[in-house]
Amino acid sequence: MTINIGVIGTGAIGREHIRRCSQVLQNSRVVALNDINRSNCEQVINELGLDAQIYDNAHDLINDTAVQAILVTSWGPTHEEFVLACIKAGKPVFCEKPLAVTAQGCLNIVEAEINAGKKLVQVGFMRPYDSGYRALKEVITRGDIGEPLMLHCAHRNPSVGDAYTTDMAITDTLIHELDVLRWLLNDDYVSAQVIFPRKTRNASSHLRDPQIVLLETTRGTRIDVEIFVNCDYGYDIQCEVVGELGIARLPEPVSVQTRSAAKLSTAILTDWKKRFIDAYDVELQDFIDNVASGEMTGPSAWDGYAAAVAADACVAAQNSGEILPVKMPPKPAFYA
Ligand SMILES: NC(=O)c1ccc[n+]([C@@H]2O[C@H](COP(=O)([O-])OP(=O)(O)OC[C@H]3O[C@@H](n4cnc5c(N)ncnc54)[C@H](O)[C@@H]3O)[C@@H](O)[C@H]2O)c1
Ligand SMILES: O[C@H]1[C@H](O)[C@@H](O)[C@H](O)[C@@H](O)[C@H]1O
Repeated sequence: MTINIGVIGTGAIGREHIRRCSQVLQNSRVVALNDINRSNCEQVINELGLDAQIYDNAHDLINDTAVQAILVTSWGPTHEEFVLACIKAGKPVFCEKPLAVTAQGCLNIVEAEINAGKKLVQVGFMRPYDSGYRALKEVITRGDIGEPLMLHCAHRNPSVGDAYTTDMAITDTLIHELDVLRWLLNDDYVSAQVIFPRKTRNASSHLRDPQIVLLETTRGTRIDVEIFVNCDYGYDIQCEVVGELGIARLPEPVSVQTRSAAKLSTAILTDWKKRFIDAYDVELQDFIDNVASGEMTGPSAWDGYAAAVAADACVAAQNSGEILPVKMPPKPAFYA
C-alpha cells in the first residue's frame, strides 16, 4: 500500500524528507506541497522531478481527500496550528521538532488527540531511531554499567544564523537531548539550571553562546549538557553515561582513520543532515509503516509535550539564573 503524503514547509528539512519519501523509503509518494514561499515548492518539484500539486493554503492540503498523511516541516511557531488541523481532519501527521514552541501549545495537541480517541501524531525526534543511541540504551538496560549516576553531553553546531536567539539553544537545539535522554534513562526531569560560560567571539551580539544546562531526574541522575552552536570545528554530538560499574559512550559516526603528514586523524562531520541521515530514514519509514497499519508507535505528542515542559523550565532558568523545578504531570493512560 503506497501512502500519499502532503508536505507543509519545503525548506531545509522539508526537502530532505521529501527526497527520502520519494527516493529512499518504501510505500510512500509525495503528492502535495505547501509553503508560504511558493517558489520553494516549485524548486523542489523541479529538483526531484516530482508529480505533486502545489497548494497555496496549508489547510486545503490537509483536507484534500487524496492526501493520506501529512509532514509538517515548516517553522516551529506554525506547527501547533497545522497539527491541530490534521487531528481535526483525522489524518496521521509527522511533525518536526518542536511539536509546538511552548508546553501549553503541546498540551493543546495532546488534549485534541485524546479527544479524537486515536493516536495520530509522531514528533520528529529522530535520535531514538539512531543506531548509536539504540546501542547505548541497550548497554544501560542490560545493566552493564550499573545504575546511571551522571551524564555528560554536548550538542555542538559549527555555526548558526543571525536569527538564532539565546532561547533557541533550548527550544530548537537542546530539545533533542530533552527528548532522547528521557528515552535513554526511562526517567523524567525534576529540575533545571542554566549557566553561561565566557562567550565565544563567534556568536552574534545578541546570542549567549555557549551555555551549560544542568538537569536532575526523578531518580537523582545528574545531567550536564553543553550547548555550543558556534563551535566552529564541526557538528558534534556527545553523550557519556557514568554508571555505578562503568562508563558507556555514544559511538562516534563511522570515519576512516588516516595516518598522513605526521598526523593520525579522523574527520568530524559538519552537517546535521549527514550526522543523523540513517536515523531520519528509519523514523520516517516507521511513520509510513504506522500510517499503513493504523497504529502509531513513534515519539508521541506526549513525548513532544514532556520535552516542552522541560524546555519551558530551562528557558525560565536562563532568565532567572536559578535552579527551577520541572513540573511534569502524570502520563495519561492514552499514552501508556
Ligand atoms: N529533526 C531535526 O534534526 C531537524 C533538523 C532541521 C530542522 N528541524 C526542524 O524543522 C523545522 C523546519 O526547519 P528548517 O531548517 O527546514 O527551516 P527552513 O527555514 O529551512 O524551512 C522552513 C520552511 O517553512 C516554510 N514556512 C514557514 N512558515 C510557513 C507557513 N505558515 N506555511 C507554510 N510554510 C511555511 C518556509 O517558507 C520555509 O521554506 C523547524 O521546526 C526545525 O526545528 C529539525
Ligand atoms: O534545527 C536544527 C536541528 O534540529 C539540529 O539537529 C540541531 O543540532 C540544531 O541546533 C537545530 O538548530
